[in-house]
Amino acid sequence: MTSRTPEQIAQTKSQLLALIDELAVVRGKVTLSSGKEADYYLDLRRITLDHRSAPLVGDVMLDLFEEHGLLNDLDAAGGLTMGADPVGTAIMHASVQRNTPVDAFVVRKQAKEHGMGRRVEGPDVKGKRVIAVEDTSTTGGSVLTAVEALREAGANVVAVAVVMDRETGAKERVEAEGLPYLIALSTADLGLE
Ligand SMILES: O=P(O)(O)OC[C@H]1O[C@H](OP(=O)(O)OP(=O)(O)O)[C@H](O)[C@@H]1O
Ligand SMILES: O=C(O)c1cc(=O)[nH]c(=O)[nH]1
Repeated sequence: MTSRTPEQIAQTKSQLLALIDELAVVRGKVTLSSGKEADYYLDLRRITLDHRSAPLVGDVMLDLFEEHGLLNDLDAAGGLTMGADPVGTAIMHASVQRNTPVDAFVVRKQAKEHGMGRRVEGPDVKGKRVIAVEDTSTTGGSVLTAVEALREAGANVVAVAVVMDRETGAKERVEAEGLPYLIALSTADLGLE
């Protein structure tokens, strides 16, 4: 268990939100991963790969897991490459700082065709309690691809967790698969629709 106070938790969240607003919101017509069009883009790689915000991402996600009672017996977190990759490693590094170690993994879009031929890279997830994470979700299609690959690899997926949800159907799709959908921040927190 950690001893983060509600004030610390709220402060980390608001610092991360301010950095997302400043660095990651790109306004204008854009085509999304799903092929849909949108009026803005969240380039969260500008957050998860920035030395100021990456540690905040780890803390905010661990606070979220703890709030939902999922941190104590969690083995690993990660998701579909590549947006989820630095989220998984931020969680791993922050977990070591808190003395609640969590491994990371990367789900490849396709299994590697040489070497070990693995789809899920990192310490073996078979029989492990894992959370599938995302930087952002729109339809939830990417994170559900990760969930499917994790289940095929024998992992026990206990939840999906997203740094910033766009409120465009991912929650409903993930919950329809029987998984809790946890969000740290939402585009509504930025006044985006
Ligand atoms: O909920 P969805 O509709 O699946 O959209 C969200 C996905 O889109 C982005 O990744 P992208 O597909 O652009 O690929 P990348 O991570 O390889 O850059 C983002 O990192 C999520 O993975
Ligand atoms: O749906 C997507 O592809 C998407 C939306 C968004 O805001 N940010 C992102 O990285 N991907």
